[in-house]
Amino acid sequence: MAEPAQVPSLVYLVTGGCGFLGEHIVRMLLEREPRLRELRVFDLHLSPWLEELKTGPVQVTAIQGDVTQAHEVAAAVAGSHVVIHTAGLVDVFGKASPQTIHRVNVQGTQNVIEACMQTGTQFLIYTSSMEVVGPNVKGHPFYRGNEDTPYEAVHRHPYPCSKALAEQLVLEANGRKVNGGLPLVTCALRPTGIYGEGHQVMRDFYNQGLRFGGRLFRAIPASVEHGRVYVGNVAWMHVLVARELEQRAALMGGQVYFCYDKSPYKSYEDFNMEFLGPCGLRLIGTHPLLPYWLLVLLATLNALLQWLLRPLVLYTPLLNPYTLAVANTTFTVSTNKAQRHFGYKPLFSWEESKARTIQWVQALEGSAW
Ligand SMILES: NC(=O)c1ccc[n+]([C@@H]2O[C@H](COP(=O)([O-])OP(=O)(O)OC[C@H]3O[C@@H](n4cnc5c(N)ncnc54)[C@H](O)[C@@H]3O)[C@@H](O)[C@H]2O)c1
Ligand SMILES: CC(C)[C@@H](O)CC[C@@H](C)[C@H]1CC[C@H]2[C@@H]3[C@H](O)C=C4C[C@@H](O)CC[C@]4(C)[C@H]3CC[C@]12C
Repeated sequence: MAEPAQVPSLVYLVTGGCGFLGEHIVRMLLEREPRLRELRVFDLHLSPWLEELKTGPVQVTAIQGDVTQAHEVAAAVAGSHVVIHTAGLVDVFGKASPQTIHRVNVQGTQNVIEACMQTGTQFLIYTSSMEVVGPNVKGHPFYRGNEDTPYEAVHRHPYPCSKALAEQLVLEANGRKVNGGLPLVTCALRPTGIYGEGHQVMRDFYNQGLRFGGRLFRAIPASVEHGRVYVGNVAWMHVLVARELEQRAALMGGQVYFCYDKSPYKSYEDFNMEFLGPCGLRLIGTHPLLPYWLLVLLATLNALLQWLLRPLVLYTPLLNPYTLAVANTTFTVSTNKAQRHFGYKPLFSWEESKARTIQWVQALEGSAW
C-alpha cells in the first residue's frame, strides 16, 4: 500500500457496505480516512443513501454484486489497496438454509481471499464474530474472557460454523504471496453483539413491545451477562486496523481482535431496555416469567412450526432453540489487545452510544414518541 501521501491516493473496498455495520464503516471511512481517493461499496443490495455520498471529495463507487460469484468479487477487488470484508448472512433465525449460509459466509470469503491474491491487493480485514468462540453447544459461560482465554469452541449451528470456517480461511491466508510477490496481510475482528442505529433485532424487540402495549416480558435471568458493543466503535476499529495494518504487519498480521468498548455488561434483555425503556417500553418481571423448561418447549415448538410452515411461509420468531441457548449463556469479553496492538480506544463513550441509539429508536416508525 502506498506511503501515506499528502494527496488522497488509496482505494478501499467494503463488501457488505450497505448493511447495518457496513454503512457505519463506509460513513466512518469518508469522515476519518483522509488518504482515500476511492471508496468502493460492494453489496448484493445497494441502498439509496449511497447516492448522497457521491457529492463529496472521495469517489464513492457503488457495486452491486454477490460475494459467491468469484468473478464479481475479483472485478471489485482489482486495484484496491485495502479490502474490508463485512458481507455475510447474519442468520440465526432460520431465514436461509445452512447451504446458503455456508455459500455466502465461507465460499464468499474464500472468493475475497482469492481475489486479493489474484489482483495483488495486500490488506484484508475480515469482520468475524464472537460466535467463532462461543457460546458453545454445551452452554459454557465465557466470563470477561480475552483473545487468549481457553474455551472449548464447539458449534453445530450453521451461522457460527460458517464464521469460524471463514475466519480460519482469512487467518491462514496471512503471509501468502499476492500477484506481484508481496505478502497478503490479514486480520479478523470479532465483535460481540453489536447495537446502534440500524440494528434490526433491536427494531424487532421494539415492535414486539409496541404490539404488547408497551411491555416486554423477561425470559432470561438478569444474572446472565452479555457483552455488547456500539456499532460506531466497531466501525472505528475497522478504520483503524485498515490504517495501521501496513505499518504493523508483523504484529497484526494473522491476528484476531475482539471489538469492545465501555458498554455495560448486562443480560441481553436488560441491555436492550437501556434504549427501549426511555422510548416508553417496560420489561415485566424481575425474574423470568416462565420456567426455563417451558421456554425450551416453546422454542422447540417454534422450530417445528418453522419447519412445517416453510413450504407456505417463512416463520422466523426471535425465540428458537439456538437464540434461547445463546441468550441464556454468559458471554462477555474484557481485553485491551486492540489498544496494545494498534492504539484502539473507543471513539464513542457509553453515554454517547446510548444517546445515539435512543435517538434512533425514537425516530422509528410507529414510535411511542
Ligand atoms: N450484528 C451483529 O451483532 C454482529 C456481531 C458480530 C459480527 N457481525 C458480523 O458483521 C458483519 C455485518 O453484519 P450486520 O449485522 O451488519 O449484517 P447485515 O445483514 O446488516 O449486513 C450484511 C450485508 O451483507 C450483504 N450481503 C449478504 N449476502 C451477500 C452476498 N452474497 N454478496 C454481497 N453482499 C451480501 C447484505 O446485503 C448486507 O448489506 C457480518 O459478517 C456479521 O457476521 C455482526
Ligand atoms: C426470545 C428471548 C429468549 C430473547 O432474549 C432472545 C434474544 C436473542 C434473539 C439474541 C440474544 C443474543 C443475540 C446474539 C448475540 O448478540 C450475538 C450474535 C453474534 C453476531 O455475529 C450475530 C448476531 C448474534 C447471533 C445475536 C443474535 C440475537 C441473539 C441470539
